[in-house]
Amino acid sequence: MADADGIWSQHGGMDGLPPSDPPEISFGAPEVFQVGTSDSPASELPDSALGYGVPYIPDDDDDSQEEEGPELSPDGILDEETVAQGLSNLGKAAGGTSQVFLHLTLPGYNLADISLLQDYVHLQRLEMPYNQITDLSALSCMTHLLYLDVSHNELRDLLNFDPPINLKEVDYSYNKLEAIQDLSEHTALTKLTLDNNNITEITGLSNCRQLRYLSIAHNNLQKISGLDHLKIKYLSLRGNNIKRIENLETLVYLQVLNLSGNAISSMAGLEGHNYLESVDLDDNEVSNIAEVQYLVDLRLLTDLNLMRNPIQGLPDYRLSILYKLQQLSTLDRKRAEVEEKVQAINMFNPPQEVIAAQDHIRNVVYSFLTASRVYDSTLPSIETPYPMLVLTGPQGSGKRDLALRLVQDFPDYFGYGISHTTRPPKTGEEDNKDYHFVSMERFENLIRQGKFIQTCQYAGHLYGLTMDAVEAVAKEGLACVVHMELEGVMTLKNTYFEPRYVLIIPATRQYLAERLSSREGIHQDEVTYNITRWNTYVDTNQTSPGFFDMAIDSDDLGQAYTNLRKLVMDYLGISDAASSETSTIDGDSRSQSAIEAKDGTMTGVTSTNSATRATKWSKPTGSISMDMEMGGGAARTYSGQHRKMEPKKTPVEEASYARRSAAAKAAIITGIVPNPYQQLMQRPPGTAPSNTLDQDGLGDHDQQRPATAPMDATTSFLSMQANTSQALQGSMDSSSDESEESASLSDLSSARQFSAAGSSDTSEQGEGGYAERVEGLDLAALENALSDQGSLTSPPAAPRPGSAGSGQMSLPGSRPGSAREPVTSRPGSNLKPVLPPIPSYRGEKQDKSLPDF
Ligand SMILES: Nc1ncnc2c1ncn2[C@@H]1O[C@H](COP(=O)(O)OP(=O)(O)OP(=O)(O)O)[C@@H](O)[C@H]1O
Repeated sequence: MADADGIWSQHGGMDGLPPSDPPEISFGAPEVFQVGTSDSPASELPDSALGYGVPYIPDDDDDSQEEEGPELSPDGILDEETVAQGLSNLGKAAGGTSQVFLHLTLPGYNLADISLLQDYVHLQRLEMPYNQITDLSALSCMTHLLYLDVSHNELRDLLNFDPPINLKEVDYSYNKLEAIQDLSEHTALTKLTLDNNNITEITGLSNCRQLRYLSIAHNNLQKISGLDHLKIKYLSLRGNNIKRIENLETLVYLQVLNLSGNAISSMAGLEGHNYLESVDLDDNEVSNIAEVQYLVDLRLLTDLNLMRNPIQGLPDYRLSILYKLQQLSTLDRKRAEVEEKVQAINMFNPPQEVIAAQDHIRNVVYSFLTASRVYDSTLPSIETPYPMLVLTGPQGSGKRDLALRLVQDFPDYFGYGISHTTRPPKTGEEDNKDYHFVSMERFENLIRQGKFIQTCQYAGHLYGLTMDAVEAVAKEGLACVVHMELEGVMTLKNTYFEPRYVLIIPATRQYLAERLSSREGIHQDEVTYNITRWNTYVDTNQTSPGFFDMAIDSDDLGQAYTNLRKLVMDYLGISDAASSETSTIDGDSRSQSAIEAKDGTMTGVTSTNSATRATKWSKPTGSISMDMEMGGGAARTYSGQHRKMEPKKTPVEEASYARRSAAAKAAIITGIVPNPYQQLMQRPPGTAPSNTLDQDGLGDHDQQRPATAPMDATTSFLSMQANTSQALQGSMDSSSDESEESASLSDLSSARQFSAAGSSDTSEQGEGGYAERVEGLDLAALENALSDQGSLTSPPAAPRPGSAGSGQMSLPGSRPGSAREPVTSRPGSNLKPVLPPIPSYRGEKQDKSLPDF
């Protein structure tokens, strides 16, 4: 079969057998030599014996060799029989005229002398791991050798034989190398494994231009060097004593880098390796999360291992890394899940929507933890109990001025919603008028007491709108006008409030910059910051059509107010000479055009909102019923105002109204509609003090108001369905922080209290109950009085959810656009308003502070 050169006669004969003592080779069975069969001796070796790192350790229990025959090469000198066992892969010789064995595998024979191999010139693959070889000069004849594995031997020199010109892969791991000899002549070398030697410096590789894989793991390297301009893709230097990642700048093709088990503390040096896919720094000394900066721009990096580094002990380590390196699919050998990345983003740079949702959740949860309270102004509708107009825009856009001006102009319609803030008052600002100026501690207390419906941080200060601030306006039958930043709007959009949002924004950044710069004491950084905010508003308007109900150009505040006023009047259905000419959206359209004209980037404002304007703001003029005119939503929003426009009620009527209100609340809350008699037998509710604002505008805590709902219905809701509507939030007012805080901690006890009260007969409710059994009213007298007043178009039968309203108030469940009795005139045209006077300070304040438009 094979001759001394490993040549297989083309005639299939046995001529040319090795000269000395040719063994009776049993591998002569024809099928053994079929090229490509898996029956070759090599295929019976474990994979580890074929190289790639994992050492082949002969199994002591494996005595198959002994069973198969006499010991091969017993004295460490390679003999023909051993060679014959290891030959495989019959193929054409390089000359193409003869068949030769291309592979020889001789693992674990304790070979020390392999000089016999000098005649096997055709071998292309030679594997001799786990021997005692010290000299490879016999391989000089193997000019066709492509693959050489001499791992686990006693070699001290690397490739110290005449180089086979095509040698591609070499494994010298687990030898005794102390240096890398010059491999300049091995120009075809693509893979070199030198693990577990005693190499102290990387040398001799500079001409290995084809080298793609280099592993010098577990040596004595102190630094990375000698690799310049190599086109290495895989580099492993693990288990050395390297302290810095250096001299890798020119390895631009690097894809996999294993530097585990070194003493590296910084990842500097990895930047710029744009092809890097995997970095293993396991068991190093990286301790600073900022080191990740060197990897941020490596867009192909999907696998990072920082296990056993001090950095792993940092709080939120994993999320920090995943936040900064969102391209990773594996971190520390653990798959980086999408959920983790989302969590990381929400933790370190939450989108506005997430901040708003978190703010909303916090406010709601804290409000649940306080004893519940029913607000009078929840009456009109459970869906939109508080009519509200929100002016939003970047700081300096003029929204506060416009809000104040609106309140001054429409005192019968609008009240100013006073926010809380932790920022100190500016010159001319007054506490409880411009803001409720509170300390950080107080603000946080209010948060914990569930007072806020919305909070946000802006320019280092906290701002927030309390339920009481809205309530203070709403209980006067007015719509609340507030101004706030975009973050506040985001939170409000999560609540059950359905305000109208008007974006007040200068058409150009320059205008905003000039306006802010002209303010006293403003820092340039603030101006710059607000310019970026301008972009945020514009982007929001462009990317979220309908997010704002309207946008008004505030380059010219006077014109802006004119437009806003027209808009509001049109919306409210109020006509006057000034408004008639711009009955719908024309005025605003002009301002939008101005925005477009001044800055091309603002086109989104116009296009986005034009549709919104048409659907939400345009109201037909004429004698259309209120419901129809307001398109449902408007009716809901301004139902409080609508209610206030009714004629003055008699005391009897007030009593009836209050009872029906209570019943309506109960019906909204519980879905149970008490029968008319039961309703009429309830005691009329006490009247809330007209102004219950305390220092913080949170109501007069000393004056507890009885709830207006009958206890038997309301309390069951409070204990059971507190989460159905934040409209029913809040505590029975407490008189101090302490009592408010203790109330917030006593949700369970208060729930029990409500529950207990609710389960008992109302007549037995004493202290702590919110309704007492009182003498009933004269039903007949009441009905007469009501019909005389004509304030009700139908008898005060039991208010049923969804039933048609009277026009005086919305019955629970009656939805906008449902079959209500139409009101045939505009509010205010034939009715006598009974609005409380606008607090004097507003007028004074505005007179003083409003700019001369
Ligand atoms: N409750 C709130 N939620 C969110 N933002 C608020 C709230 N109250 C006020 N803001 C906004 O915070 C920003 C800073 O308010 P501040 O009163 O400190 O500045 P300003 O210069 O008076 O603002 P502007 O000139 O726009 O009225 C303003 O844009 C304001 O509208």
